[in-house]
Amino acid sequence: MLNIALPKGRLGDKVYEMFSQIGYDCRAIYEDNRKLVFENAENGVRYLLVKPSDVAIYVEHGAADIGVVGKDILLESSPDVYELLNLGIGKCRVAVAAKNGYVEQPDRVLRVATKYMNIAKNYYAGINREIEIIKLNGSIELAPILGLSDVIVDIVETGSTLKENDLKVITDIVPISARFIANKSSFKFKNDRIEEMLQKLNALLQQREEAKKV
Ligand SMILES: Nc1ncnc2c1ncn2[C@@H]1O[C@H](COP(=O)(O)OP(=O)(O)OP(=O)(O)O)[C@@H](O)[C@H]1O
Ligand SMILES: O=P(O)(O)OC[C@H]1O[C@H](OP(=O)(O)OP(=O)(O)O)[C@H](O)[C@@H]1O
Repeated sequence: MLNIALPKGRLGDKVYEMFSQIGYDCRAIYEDNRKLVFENAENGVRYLLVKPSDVAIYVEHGAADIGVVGKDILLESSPDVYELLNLGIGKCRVAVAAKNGYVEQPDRVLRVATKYMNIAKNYYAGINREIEIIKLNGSIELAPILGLSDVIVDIVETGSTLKENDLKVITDIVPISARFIANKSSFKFKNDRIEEMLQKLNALLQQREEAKKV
């Protein structure tokens, strides 16, 4: 069996569709919404449904052979896995944002609220800016509204969360999309199976590119 860690939630829906299109049917996942393990005996795969931020942990430790995870998580936690393919879904960016009208005071330590501590630290180290990090786990946009922080470092997709909370992007840090990853020893010992999936995913991406041109 090839164990595949798939993210639950918004990214999951896009991934299940892609996998189904390459012949790895995942529709059963929608039939029982409390089950976390789904077997597709025909394809010899077992899907493990995990929190998006945990996918790389399962893959790094070999509990899953392969998985799909946002680049944001890879940048944040630098897991020891192979990043095999950019799937071009779950597109967004990590950006710095602040309240509309915010003016930075360069002589003060900048208070940054984020769940991406390492991405934020690396970004500000790169521009030599001293910061204090306030680690949050969600609803990051609240922090500058309440004066808990000066800025936030968070995911922006459409920008509507920022807009609805009277915030704006100050700087884009890095573009994000979902990546197909593999455990290093699984890649060696289950190489044929993983390469087969990789080829099919690559072919699907090519088809999608061609379809865009028409
Ligand atoms: N608004 C968004 N638009 C597009 N992609 C997003 C957006 N927010 C997050 N993502 C991408 O999808 C992945 C999963 O995000 P999602 O919001 O479903 O989970 P999460 O709430 O961040 O994770 P967790 O449940 O572990 O806290 C992220 O790692 C990121 O790569
Ligand atoms: O630019 P937008 O299209 O508005 O998307 C951005 C929002 O999406 C994510 O939040 P999510 O829904 O995952 O909630 P949480 O991180 O606050 O839990 C992210 O943290 C932003 O808040």
